[in-house]
Amino acid sequence: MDTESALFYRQLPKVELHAHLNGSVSSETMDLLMKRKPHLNIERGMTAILREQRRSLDECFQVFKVIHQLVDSGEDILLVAKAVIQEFAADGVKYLELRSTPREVTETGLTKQIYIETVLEAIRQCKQEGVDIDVRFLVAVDRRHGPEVAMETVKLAEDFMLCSGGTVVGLDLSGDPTVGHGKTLLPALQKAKNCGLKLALHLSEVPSQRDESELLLNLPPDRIGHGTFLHPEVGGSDSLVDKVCKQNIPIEMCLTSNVIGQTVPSYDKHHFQYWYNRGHPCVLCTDDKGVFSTDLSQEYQLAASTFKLSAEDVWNLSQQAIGCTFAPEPIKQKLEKMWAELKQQILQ
Ligand SMILES: CNc1ncnc2c1ncn2[C@@H]1O[C@H](COP(=O)(O)O)[C@@H](O)[C@H]1O
Ligand SMILES: [Zn+2]
Repeated sequence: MDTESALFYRQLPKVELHAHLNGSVSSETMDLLMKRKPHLNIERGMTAILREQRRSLDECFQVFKVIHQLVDSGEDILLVAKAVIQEFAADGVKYLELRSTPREVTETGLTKQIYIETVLEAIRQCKQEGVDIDVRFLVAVDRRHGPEVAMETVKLAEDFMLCSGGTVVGLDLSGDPTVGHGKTLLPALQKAKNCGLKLALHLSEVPSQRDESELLLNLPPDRIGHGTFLHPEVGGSDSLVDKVCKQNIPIEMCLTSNVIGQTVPSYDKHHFQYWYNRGHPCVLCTDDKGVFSTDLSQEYQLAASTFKLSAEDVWNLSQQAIGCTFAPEPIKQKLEKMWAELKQQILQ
């Protein structure tokens, strides 16, 4: 099998660690939701961006507002979460950490509690139906909502971590990076860390976050989302790079998302190269496979063709991601075994 073949990437066992639930909804599922809610007058072009198109990050965030109108009840959440899990499994993802921001919608009776319970129910149903994928959940804090909501969300996440039988493993910090400052969220993030939640934080997704990243890296987070502007060549600093390297914090990299959202000018200028060349743990991810019209196989193929990776390099990249998961040790060992068994067959 060669690195040109789409089949190779689909068959490659993969780990997905950075996927926002509502950004991952496929166009097929969107069609269903639009049919259910014709009065919203939402059309296909409003919930997804084609891969050849470019948008500002702000325009990308407008898309989430539209999607949130379509996904606003427990029933919707169950539908999209199950579909997203099944789609990742069909794409050869063996282990998935899904993340989502619990929302409250008075009109439909949705509460944050029900929101999380419903995602967990979707995960349970997929498992029961034999979908070949291990799914964990990260509760997301939207930075736009400020410190009080962040603290509330952390408490919820802690409760669910204790009663979900290991499915809730961590906390994500996301949302429009141009809004708010991470320093106001530090007490909530610190609390999350203290109670045993793993931290996956969007960091330096835009250039103006140097001070914030310095602060957040002191926690430290267990993984970094994007980290686009950490290194000095793009306005970051040696101190930021040192912190990331010394603590060996894996970086979740989302090529298509960054190029469509124009925080990275082109694929060949993606910061994957910088960190990969240093031997730093880099994990390829989709971010929002629905919004950015991609899947994880395509992201691997893109990275391989852009950075001239061999089939062996691609294999190692996907295997290395196992060590970056928030899964308990026995699950990591199970995944390592699965990779070892599949290697012969796929990497001929
Ligand atoms: C493009 N880069 C990005 N940067 C930061 N946050 C992002 C994001 N993409 C998605 N989200 C976050 O995920 C939410 C949608 O999924 P959920 O409703 O939580 O499942 C968005 O509202 C935003 O908070
Ligand atoms: Zn993200």
